[in-house]
Amino acid sequence: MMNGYGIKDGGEFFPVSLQFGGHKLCGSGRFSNVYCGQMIGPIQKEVAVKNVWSDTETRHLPTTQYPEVQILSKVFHPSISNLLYFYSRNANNKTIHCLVLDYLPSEMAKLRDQGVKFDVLDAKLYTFQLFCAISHLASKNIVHMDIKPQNVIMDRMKGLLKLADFGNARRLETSEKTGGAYQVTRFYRPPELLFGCEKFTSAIDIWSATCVAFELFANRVLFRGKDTKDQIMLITGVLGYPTDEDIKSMGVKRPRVARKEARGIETFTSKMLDPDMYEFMKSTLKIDPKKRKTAIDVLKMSVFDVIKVVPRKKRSNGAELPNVIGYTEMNHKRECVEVEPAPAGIETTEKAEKESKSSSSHSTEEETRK
Ligand SMILES: Nc1ncnc2c1ncn2[C@@H]1O[C@H](COP(=O)(O)OP(=O)(O)OP(=O)(O)O)[C@@H](O)[C@H]1O
Repeated sequence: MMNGYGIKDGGEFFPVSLQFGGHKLCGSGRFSNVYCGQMIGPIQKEVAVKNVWSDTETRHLPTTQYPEVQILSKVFHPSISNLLYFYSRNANNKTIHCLVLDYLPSEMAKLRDQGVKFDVLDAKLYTFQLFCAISHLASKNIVHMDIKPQNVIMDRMKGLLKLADFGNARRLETSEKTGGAYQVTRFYRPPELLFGCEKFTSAIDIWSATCVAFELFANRVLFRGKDTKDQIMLITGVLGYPTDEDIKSMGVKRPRVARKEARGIETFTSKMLDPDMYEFMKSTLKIDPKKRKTAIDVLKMSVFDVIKVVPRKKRSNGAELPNVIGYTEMNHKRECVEVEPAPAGIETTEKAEKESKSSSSHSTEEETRK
């Protein structure tokens, strides 16, 4: 048993006792280890527990104030790896923030590395869910800022996808001038950030998600730049050198790269894709972020008609397509019912830390990895 917090539908936290069964390491990032296992109380569910050790900026923050917890407490959607509970513990005098998240068994990047290919129906199904997630984030004024195959988790049997890792996510109101050029992993970084724009908008996620969608359809990275300059060259080679209007709209200096004519996305992609897919990519891969279709409009495009037909189509594994139409609804209620608060006296995260320190069975691998 350990003391932590749950999240009410309005985003407020409430104290709760948490209980877990066995777990195993199922992924790791630069500052985290992610364990998957069974939660026993207050709900029974397979979950992922992301253990994050703080950087200098967040070292003094209690877990309730940790940015990823703050952002995730404001969202809840079936296509997002939702934060269900959280707690903290101490290791080597460092606070470890522990985020209990919705779990799915596969990561898109790992599947790609294993040579898994998706058929057109599945590629559309997963792309639809990815854009549902972005649409929900946009409705909450949140930008994910790091959409890439490593942050997309899947259940291939059920045909489900969830967007994970909100460690770089930002609220739009607080996103002024924070040095955007190196945000978002290079292959998925949109032109405005490559050109030095520091203002975040939801259009950043639209670009990155389109690059991920292309990988689902074509099974290769769309723009695999060797460095920032090469990334720009690849993009301008397809979409052309930015027009004066594009430059003004992005609020950036005129890029000092070779001027190229637009070659067009069809000639760039070696394999012919579904014609509707090109239609979709042409509407989202625009240099000017203001001209990119929004997620809510993308979801209405004909490319997704096939997953909306009734009776629902069968996937290649024989299973019926999951019913994802309701995912366009943005106000999903947290399943997490309020439960009896934990025994008296959980006033602070520090107390939860102390108690969980003695009872936690989690590996302390992260302490030695850094
Ligand atoms: N909810 C989840 N369900 C299953 N696996 C997950 C989940 N969340 C994360 N993972 C796995 O753990 C890995 C690391 O998680 P995550 O990307 O959140 O960590 P990070 O430290 O923020 O990473 P980064 O180094 O990119 O900043 C993911 O790539 C994924 O394989």
